[in-house]
Amino acid sequence: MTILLGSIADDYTGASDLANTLTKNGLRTVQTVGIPDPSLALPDVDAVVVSLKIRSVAAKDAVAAALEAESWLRGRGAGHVLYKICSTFDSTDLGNIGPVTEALLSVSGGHIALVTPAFPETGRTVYLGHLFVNGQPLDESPLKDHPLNPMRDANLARVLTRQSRGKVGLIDLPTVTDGADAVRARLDRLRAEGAAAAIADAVFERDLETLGKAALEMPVSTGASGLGLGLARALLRSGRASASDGENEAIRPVGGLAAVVAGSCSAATLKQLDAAELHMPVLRLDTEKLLAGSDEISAAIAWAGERIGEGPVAIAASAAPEVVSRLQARYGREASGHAVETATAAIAGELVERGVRRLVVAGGETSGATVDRLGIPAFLIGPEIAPGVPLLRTIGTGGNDMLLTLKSGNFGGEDFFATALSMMR
Ligand SMILES: Nc1ncnc2c1ncn2[C@@H]1O[C@H](COP(=O)(O)OP(=O)(O)O)[C@@H](O)[C@H]1O
Ligand SMILES: O=C(O)[C@@H](O)C(=O)COP(=O)(O)O
Repeated sequence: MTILLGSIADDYTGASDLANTLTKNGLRTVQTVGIPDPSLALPDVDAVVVSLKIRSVAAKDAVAAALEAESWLRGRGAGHVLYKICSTFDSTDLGNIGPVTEALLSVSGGHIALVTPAFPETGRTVYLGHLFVNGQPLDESPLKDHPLNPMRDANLARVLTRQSRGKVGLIDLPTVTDGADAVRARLDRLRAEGAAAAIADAVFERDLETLGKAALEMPVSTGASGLGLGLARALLRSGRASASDGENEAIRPVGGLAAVVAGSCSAATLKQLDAAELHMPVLRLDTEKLLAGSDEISAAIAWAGERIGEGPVAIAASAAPEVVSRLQARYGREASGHAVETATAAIAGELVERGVRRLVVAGGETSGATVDRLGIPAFLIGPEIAPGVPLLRTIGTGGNDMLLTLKSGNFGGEDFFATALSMMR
């Protein structure tokens, strides 16, 4: 298999979001979970998105894992590697967007990386280096209260500088509007001035097409699905890939029971859970008890066992910012996040043992913990359920295929869970 575009995603929902965008834009794409075992038969594809769970780990671990994935992707022909980050730039001052981007540059002979989280289809735009989420500056959006990486600064050049060794420049909207040659010239100038990364403005898809064209000529770039769109369209226009309609093996029914497991505390997920209560049983976990070591997991499985024969059920750790803060004050931010992820993944694992074959998971870290627990090696990309969220079918699960949906916390409309479950048969 020779691939044209490689991507390393810093979480699993982000990987499926990017794989969805690449598929929609004509590239045959597969999503792997980590570096696949050589025995795993992957389909013939144009793009591979390697899902890693490195958004919230120590920077040195994130760098080591990303470099291993980079080497695997280059070994299969990838001429360009996109480091897929969150469209809301989820990270802390300790990393990992800066350290991973710089490490990928240093092994690939690149000198400067174009960086943009813009993804207009989901309301993420960048202007003068500032990120807006559905029209609100990042630091005024619900992301200011993210449990693991509260985003309190909308100025991305500043955010990235705090986590980088090199300087960070700006490719402003007027330059992007002038086209790919102007972007290249700006990148050259910034590089000559000693910058290792440049935040690129983008408000419309046409801006991302320009950025994709410029980025494709460099070995590495960093961005969200919007940049993936630009790279995919640039590959097709260059004639290096030919459009595939992505006809889909992924949607074949699998039957079995269906469930939702949620660990995202994002505003969109909280609304979706409220809406789900109108049409399916929803269990809200008591996370204080969960962390205090009481038998909340067995109780949740027993609760599900009494209902799931009648139709899908949902189990959620998700809670409002004040509840999350209380738990964090007691156990620490990372420890409580990790403990809740482990518990939600254990619940998902038990549900699958009891016959669930169609599973919706809400939350990036939550999805990572769950997919790892289930030992799924890779996914085929099915139809889009909502912008940024495709239906996924497992590969390499020994004929015991499952349908999954890994929903980024902030994606999807209020009726997302009902819509997803109706598409998963
Ligand atoms: N009630 C809670 N209290 C504290 N942390 C929680 C709670 N519920 C979920 N979490 C944690 O919050 C984090 C949410 O992150 P994630 O799953 O990536 O969601 P998102 O996609 O919204 O970013 C996870 O680490 C999860 O375990
Ligand atoms: O780019 C995005 O917004 C998503 O693909 C993504 O990475 C979201 O991460 P989570 O909200 O942690 O799921």
